[in-house]
Order: sequence, then C-alpha cells, then structure tokens
Amino acid sequence: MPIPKAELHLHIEGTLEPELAFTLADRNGITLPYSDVDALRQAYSFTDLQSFLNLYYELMDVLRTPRDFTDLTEAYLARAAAQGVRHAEIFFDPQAHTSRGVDLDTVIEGLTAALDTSLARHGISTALILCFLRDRPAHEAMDTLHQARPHLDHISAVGRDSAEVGHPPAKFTEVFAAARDMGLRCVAHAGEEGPASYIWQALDLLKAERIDHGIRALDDPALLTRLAADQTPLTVCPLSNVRLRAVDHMAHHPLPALMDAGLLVTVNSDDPSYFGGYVHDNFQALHTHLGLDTEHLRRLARNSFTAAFLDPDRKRALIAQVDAHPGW
Ligand SMILES: Nc1ncnc2[nH]cnc12
Ligand SMILES: [Zn+2]
Repeated sequence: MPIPKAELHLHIEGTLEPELAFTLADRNGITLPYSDVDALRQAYSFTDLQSFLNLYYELMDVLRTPRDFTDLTEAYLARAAAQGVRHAEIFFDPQAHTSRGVDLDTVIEGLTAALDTSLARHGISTALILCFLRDRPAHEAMDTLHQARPHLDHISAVGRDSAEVGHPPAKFTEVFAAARDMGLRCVAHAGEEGPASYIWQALDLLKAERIDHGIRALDDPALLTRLAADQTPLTVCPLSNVRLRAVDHMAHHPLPALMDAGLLVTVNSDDPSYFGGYVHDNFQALHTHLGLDTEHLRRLARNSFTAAFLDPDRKRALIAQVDAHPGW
C-alpha cells in the first residue's frame, strides 16, 4: 500500500473520467460531441491552462442531479483510497454549475452524500473548499458566497481558480475578507502561469493560508524567503504542470528546488482524470524523473498532513501513520 497522505489540491470536477462522463451523459439524455471514450481521451491534450479549462467546463454539462455529484465524488474517493489518501480537502466550482442552471443545493447535496460516508467507507476524512472563478467578476463571487451561507457547516474554506493571467488576486480582496468574517479559511491558486507578484497579493491581500501551485515563487528570492520563514504550504501539482506546459518536462520540475529552499511543499493531483494520474502517480513521477529518494517522498507525505486543515488529534495520528509506514 502507498504511504498515507493528504490530498489538498483536488478539483472534484477534474476527477470526471471519460467512462463516467459517458455514463452520466446517457443517464441525462445528453449527446457528447465525441464518438466514444477513446475519442474523448484523445481530446486530453493541452497547450496551456485555458486549453484544459475549455474541455473541463464543457464536460461538466453531464453533471445535473445530486446523484451525478455523488457518483463523481464516490469514484474519486475509491481511487484516492487505493493511492494512500487518508484525508482530502476537495475544491468545487459552484459558479460553473449555477451558471448553467444547476443550483448550489443540488451540488452540495450530491457532494456531501459521498463525503459524509467517506471516513467509514474509505478511511478518508474530508473537507470542502468553495472556489470562486477568477475570470468572473468579484460581485459574482460575493453573490456565490452569500448563496453558500446556509451550507457553511459543510464548507471549510474558500479558494480561487480558473484562468489566472490578467486576473490578479487583488480583485477578490473584499470577497475573501467577507469569507473570513463568516468563519471560513482561505487558500488561493497563484503562481501557476501567473507571476510571483500574484503570490504576494494572495498572501498580503487575500490572507491565503496556503498557496495552490505557487511554482513561480522561484522567480523571486524575497518571496522564497517569506514562504520559508512562514512555512506557508504550497500545494504543488507536478503532472498538471507538465500537462499544461507550465513546466516543459518532469525532469525539470521545480519541486526539488522549492524543497531545497526550505518551503513546506505538498504533492497533489489537481485534475487527475485529465492529467494522467492520481496523487500517488505524482509521487511516482517525482521518483522516476527527478530521482526523489525515500527521505524526500516521506517528507512530502508528512508535509501533506502538517498543511491540512485537520483537527490536532487526527493530524497527530496520521503523521504517526506516516512515520510507521515502511518506505513510500
Ligand atoms: N490547474 C487549475 N488551475 C486553475 N484553475 C483550475 N480549475 C481546475 N483546475 C485548475
Ligand atoms: Zn488547481
């Protein structure tokens, strides 16, 4: 069994495997513009973040009913358990659903039906992170936050995702402040394709407690010093970065350099059905292409629990499981 780990950067909509997309399309009477599973899988070839997002939003159309969201989440949890995941903090994109007529109650009812039984069925504790779409206006994010008010007992944090360049974090300063006032924690995608200055803004303006991706921090030595001093976790997604060409080859991925700079780095799968692997597959890629050794891989597993929004007792117990696990 792979080493126990937490997954902290996972878009539930990005776990939609082609087979399930066709099953849900059939169930909902939708015709996908692909002849079969293989034709759809062939479309999984991307030149940048936007080329992926186009397909990601298109395929979401098959998600219509609570049961669809439950089946999607259940399928992810089963795969994650087999990869050693013991805790998952899961992003979802409400605006991508409400904008096409699927209401927030439907999404949350479906997701939570699977999450509520996850610990008993799969040994995975969970948290839900509501993401605002960066390429939509701030007032829409604020409306989404208010719509989420009746569901706050199911939501741990807010984040922000979708297209990055041209959408600096400053745009969401008020929305994140309002989320904090509602008792939510804050994380933010920054520095995936966008510049290091977006990471500074995510820290200083959004008060993000974790940076999702953050690989462009390496362009800015003062930022590296800050991230190392504060031990602000980065949720790095190696296979995603290579598939979206933020990094040209796994052998050149900056994750080892970020660890060497003293940052609290974690490994995650982002959108595993689109990027060729789940979280342990990312560990495997780091070992194969970058030669990360047992000590580094074990440190990454431990970091994932350190960086998690977990209650202290479960955090301690899961770190003890890492320490007791032989190898990685
Ligand atoms: N890697 C990513 N970056 C930004 N937005 C996303 N939405 C889903 N995956 C994403
Ligand atoms: Zn992401």
